[in-house]
Amino acid sequence: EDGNVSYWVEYFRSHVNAAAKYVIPPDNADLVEITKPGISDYGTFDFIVVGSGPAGSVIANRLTEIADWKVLLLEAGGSDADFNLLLSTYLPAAVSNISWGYNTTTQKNACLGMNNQQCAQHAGKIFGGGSTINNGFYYRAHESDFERWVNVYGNEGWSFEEVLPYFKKFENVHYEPIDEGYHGFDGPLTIGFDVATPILTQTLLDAYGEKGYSHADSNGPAITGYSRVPLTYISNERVSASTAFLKPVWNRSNLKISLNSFVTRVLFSDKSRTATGVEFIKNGIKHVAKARKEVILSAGPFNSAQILLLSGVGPQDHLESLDIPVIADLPVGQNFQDHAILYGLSLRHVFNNIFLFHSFDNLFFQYADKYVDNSSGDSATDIQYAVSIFHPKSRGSIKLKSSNPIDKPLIDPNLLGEAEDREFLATAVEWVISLNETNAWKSIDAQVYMNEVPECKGQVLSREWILCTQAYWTGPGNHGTSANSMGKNPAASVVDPRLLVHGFGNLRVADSSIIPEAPVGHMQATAYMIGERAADFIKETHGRL
Ligand SMILES: Cc1cc2nc3c(=O)[nH]c(=O)nc-3n(C[C@H](O)[C@H](O)[C@H](O)COP(=O)(O)OP(=O)(O)OC[C@H]3O[C@@H](n4cnc5c(N)ncnc54)[C@H](O)[C@@H]3O)c2cc1C
Repeated sequence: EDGNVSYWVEYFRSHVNAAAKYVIPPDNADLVEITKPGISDYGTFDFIVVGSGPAGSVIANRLTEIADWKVLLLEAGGSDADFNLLLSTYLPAAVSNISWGYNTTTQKNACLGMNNQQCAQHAGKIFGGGSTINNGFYYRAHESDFERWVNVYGNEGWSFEEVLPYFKKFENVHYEPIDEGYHGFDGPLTIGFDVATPILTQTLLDAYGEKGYSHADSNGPAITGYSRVPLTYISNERVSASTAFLKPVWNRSNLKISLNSFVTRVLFSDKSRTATGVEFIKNGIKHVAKARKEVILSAGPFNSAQILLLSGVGPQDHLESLDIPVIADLPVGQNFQDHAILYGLSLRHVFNNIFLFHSFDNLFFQYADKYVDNSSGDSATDIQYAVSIFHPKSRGSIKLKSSNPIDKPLIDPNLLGEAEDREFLATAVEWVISLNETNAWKSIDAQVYMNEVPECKGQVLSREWILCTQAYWTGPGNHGTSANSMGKNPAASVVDPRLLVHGFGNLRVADSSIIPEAPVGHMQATAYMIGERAADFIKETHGRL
């Protein structure tokens, strides 16, 4: 109804305005400020789960199915709100206090168009983690990715046949997929297509058809082709880890959820490799919570590594350089990856408004105006192409700046670090530009342009020019993986195939950071599956599966 739309329009606008004024804090001072001295005892639990993102939420839900297990879920962020129910709000959400406000370190081969060659590296700091602020795209890693987890990294138990039942367990697919056997239909996480059909959809499909591609199920066996985007969403509302997995079990007496609780380290029994609990700061007070059985870190792509490093688990030389006593020498942070995404391609049309969507048009374009390059001099509006490398060869790192949790971690995705990635991206750019030759594009007078930068000379759209220009327009995909990669070999990985930190009997990492190498797809689907898998490992370990 009209009244309703104007409410949401105003609501959205107020967040956009707030984002424009928001100053990203340089550190975690607000989280670590102590106003009351001393250490408070928060009690003893069977399990402590750190982080309420897709992985942590599933784990807390599944473990509390066992009535005599007491579980504490600690989340540094606060509660979610109406605004988070809107999809496509990630830009204003990311530039606000519900995101961690991280940047990359200075990049050499990407982010060149950004101040100090540093890009924003977003991550949700809120109930539900990344799933509360992300775009809601639902794409699983491909079965060939899981075969590599087993065959290249020695992770027995993670073949596609073994993980598929775990995806299906939580999925509730609300559309007719091409192959039903690949999907679940009665889990808590609803997945559907947007009810509105943007006016360009048919033209896009025609263009891809002319290039030889056909309709594919992006979560099915054969994913090469085109498809509309499956979204974690129902009745125009976002479905997140917190709405699907935590709010429905909120009243379980054996589940304690503590928000605004920033975990600063894992505690170990003297000199042994047994985790006894965690230390965290909440409302200006330092607390200790104890775990009888296990501590599970699900603090996401960057922060599970940060917590391990602060706790003395990580590369010996790095920890010693910061005077952190070493509990275990493991390659924490060393294999970090992210999908590189190029944002510099725009689809333009000579007639005004042709690319506008049916609803919320003014709203979105008022916001987009600040970011969209209309320098072509006409009144055209642009649609942006995002071109991503799903299997980058480049690996970066996550390190600490100091031993003090006030400091944000140093995140280096090393985007396009390897020549092979740079060449691969340039080839993808050439492919997108070749769409200009399709009849579909020509029929609506649309053209893909690559936004120019003064630093790159030479003939526009030559291979050399693309290689130069793409470095200015490429940034992280917000799909961080592998900082605590899973593998058999402790010299090259952090957790074993059952997600136990190598050498530790009761400390696990279970989130997107254990993925051994960046896979196809977007990352939330695989993070939910990791949560399901971890919960069963834990139940099995303690004889309750
Ligand atoms: C802006 C953005 C857009 C994205 N778009 C998509 C998309 O469309 N589709 C998709 O599949 N993926 C997308 N992603 C990625 C996806 O959301 C993440 O890969 C996914 O959320 C990772 O899940 P996780 O459980 O590993 O960690 P997270 O979701 O990051 O959850 C970790 C949680 O731990 C909490 N935490 C961290 N440190 C501490 C601490 N010290 N103490 C207590 N709590 C802590 C965090 O606040 C957070 O709530 C996007 C990500 C972002 C940031």
